[in-house]
Amino acid sequence: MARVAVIGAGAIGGTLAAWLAQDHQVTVCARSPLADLEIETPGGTIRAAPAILTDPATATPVDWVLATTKAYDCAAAAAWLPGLMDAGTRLAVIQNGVEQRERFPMVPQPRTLPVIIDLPAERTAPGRIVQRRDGTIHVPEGAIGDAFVALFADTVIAAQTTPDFITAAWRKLAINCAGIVSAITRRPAEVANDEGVAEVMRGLVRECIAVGRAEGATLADKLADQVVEWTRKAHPQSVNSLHADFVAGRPMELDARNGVIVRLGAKHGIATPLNQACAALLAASAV
Ligand SMILES: NC(=O)C1=CN([C@@H]2O[C@H](COP(=O)(O)OP(=O)(O)OC[C@H]3O[C@@H](n4cnc5c(N)ncnc54)[C@H](OP(=O)(O)O)[C@@H]3O)[C@@H](O)[C@H]2O)C=CC1
Ligand SMILES: CC(C)(CO)C(=O)C(=O)O
Repeated sequence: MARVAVIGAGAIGGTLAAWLAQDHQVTVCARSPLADLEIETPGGTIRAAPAILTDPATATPVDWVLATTKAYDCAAAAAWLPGLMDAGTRLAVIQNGVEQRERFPMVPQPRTLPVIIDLPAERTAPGRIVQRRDGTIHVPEGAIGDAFVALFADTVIAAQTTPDFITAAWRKLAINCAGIVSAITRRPAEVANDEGVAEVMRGLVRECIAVGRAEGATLADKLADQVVEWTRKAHPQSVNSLHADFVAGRPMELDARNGVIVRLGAKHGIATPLNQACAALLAASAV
C-alpha cells in the first residue's frame, strides 16, 4: 500500500483519488473543501473517504504526489510540495499538454514523471464526478514509470509505460487542440458531427501534426481524421475540460492546448494560423 497525495480534487484528481483509495492510503489536497468522493463510472458508482487537507502547512511526506490541477494553477499547487515531499517522494504531473516537467521546475527531473491521461470526466459538485470511460494512462518507460503503473493495477484505468512518450503526448495534444471547437460553439462532443466543424478540427490537428513532428513525435497524417472519428464516438454530451472551464468562467488552458502549438510552431518556422485564430477568438469571448 503506497501513500499517495493528490493535489486537486477536480474531475481528474477526484476520479484518480477515488480509484486509488480502494487500495492505497490517499490524501486529497484541495483548494475548496469537500466531504468525500463519489464517482459515477461506466461500471457503477465508486465511493471513497480519503483524508482531505485544505492547508499546505498540514501536509506530511508521502511516496507519491499526483499534481492534477489545471496547468495554469501549478504555481499555487507547488505550495503543497515542501510538506508532501521528502527525499524519496516522486511527483507525477497528470495534465494535458507537452510541457508537464517544465511546470514544476523546483522538483528534480529524475523524480518528476509526466503523465498523459485520456479519461473524460466532469465534476458536477464538490467531490461528485462523472467518469465517462474507463480511460488510459501513458508514462515514459523506466523504473519510476513502472512504479507509477503499479499503483493502478487494481483499477479499471489502463496504465502503461511507453518507449515513445513524446509521441503519446503529441497524440493527446492533437485531441485536445481540436477540442477547442466545443468551447467556441458551447457544444459538447456531438459538435464533431457537424461537417463544417469537423473540417476545422482536422485543420487544427494538421498544424499540431506538423509541429509535433518537428519536435520529434511520430504522427501519421490520418490522425486528423481519427480525432474527428474518436470525438464522434465519445458520449455525445461529454464536455471536455477546456469547455468546462469556459462555461464556468474559469481561466482556460489555452496556452497548454493551442498556444503551445503556435509557440513551438514559430520556433520551427511552421505556420499555425488556425490554432492562433481559435485561441484568440475564444480568449476574446471569455472577457
Ligand atoms: N476533465 C477531463 O476529462 C480531463 C482533464 N485532463 C487534464 O487534467 C488536468 C486537470 O483537469 P480537471 O481535473 O478537468 O480540472 P478541474 O478544474 O476539474 O480540477 C482542478 C482542481 O484543482 C484544484 N486546485 C487548483 N489550485 C489548487 C491548489 N493550489 N491546491 C489544491 N487544489 C487546487 C481546483 O480547485 P477548486 O475545486 O477550488 O476549483 C480543482 O478542484 C488538466 O491539465 C486537464 O487538461 C486530462 C484528461 C481529461
Ligand atoms: C479529450 C479529453 C476529454 C479526454 O481525456 C480531455 O483530455 C479533456 O477533457 O481535457
